[in-house]
Amino acid sequence: MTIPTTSTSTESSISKFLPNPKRVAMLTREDRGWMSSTSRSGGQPRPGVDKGPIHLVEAGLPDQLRQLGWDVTFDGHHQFEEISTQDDPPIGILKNPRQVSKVCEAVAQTVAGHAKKGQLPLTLGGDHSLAMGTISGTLSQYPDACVIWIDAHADINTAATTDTGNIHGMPVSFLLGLDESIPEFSWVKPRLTPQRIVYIGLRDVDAGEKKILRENGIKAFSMHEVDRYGIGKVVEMALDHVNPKRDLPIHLSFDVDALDPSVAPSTGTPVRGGLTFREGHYICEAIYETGCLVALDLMEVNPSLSDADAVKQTVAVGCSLVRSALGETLL
Ligand SMILES: NC(=[NH2+])NCCC[C@H](N)C(=O)O
Ligand SMILES: [Mn+2]
Ligand SMILES: [Mn+2]
Repeated sequence: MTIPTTSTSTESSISKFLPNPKRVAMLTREDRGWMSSTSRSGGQPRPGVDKGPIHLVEAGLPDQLRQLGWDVTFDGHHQFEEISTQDDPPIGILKNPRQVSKVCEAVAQTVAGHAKKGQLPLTLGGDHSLAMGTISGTLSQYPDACVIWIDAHADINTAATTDTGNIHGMPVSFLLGLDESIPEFSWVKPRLTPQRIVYIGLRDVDAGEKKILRENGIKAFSMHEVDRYGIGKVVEMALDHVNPKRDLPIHLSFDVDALDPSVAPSTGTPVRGGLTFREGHYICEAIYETGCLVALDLMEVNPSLSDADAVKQTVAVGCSLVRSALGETLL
């Protein structure tokens, strides 16, 4: 098996990171930092989201990916345990800022290390603040990568605009360098530009976030556009925006709450009116088809928020989204 060299130039082309290495490195999060057996939690307040990854793994995701032809390296669950959840008072209203920052920094290094080896890092969350780490890691290896962010939420609050202080509602602003007010997050290099991110699925965007999206000219396809144009056209328009020649590396960050709660009920901030099962899978399939995918996140599966059947359903959907993004086809 050949491992292609990693492109670090700004003119990275598809041929530089293809053929797709067919090696996937799975990272999951289950360290004390994200567990909430105490009153603490990570980027969001609802206990249990740290248990999402283990459910996805126990449902057989690693073997499912092997069956698709991937050579899966699985890092295990405990790699960030050393990060303490103690002594982390809020900064302003930001909750658990040091813990979230340290975990994300470690994730960034891990993701970068796998990308450097020509592996495709798959990160299972955990909450979506982790994308600060995963996308930082991707951009350090693929500086010209674009980000496709699938979510009910824009996750682009700054310390000044957040109402909740939950950092899972903020990762994009750190990645864009819109908030440089918190020294604890100064390790996040503003390597992302507003033209290189596109959203699909939005329907619960805070007033301050709408202003940020407008002022920075960030392209977003809300559920309104999904209804108007259909998902096929929306994905095409989204790719035309961030990756017009289909030659740039793609980081896909998928928050399971983009799906309608009837499809993926076990998540911390469900919002009705979301993507159908097929719309969610279509996005993943279409991005795989570009041949440009270099990193994938599946975030916000929270098995403790609903009954066993709902958990099973959500975990199954999470696994099948990942399979679709990594090459499973219907025929
Ligand atoms: N990754 C998520 N589920 N984010 C939800 C964010 C909700 C809200 N906008 C906030 O900032 O708190
Ligand atoms: Mn999110
Ligand atoms: Mn969300």
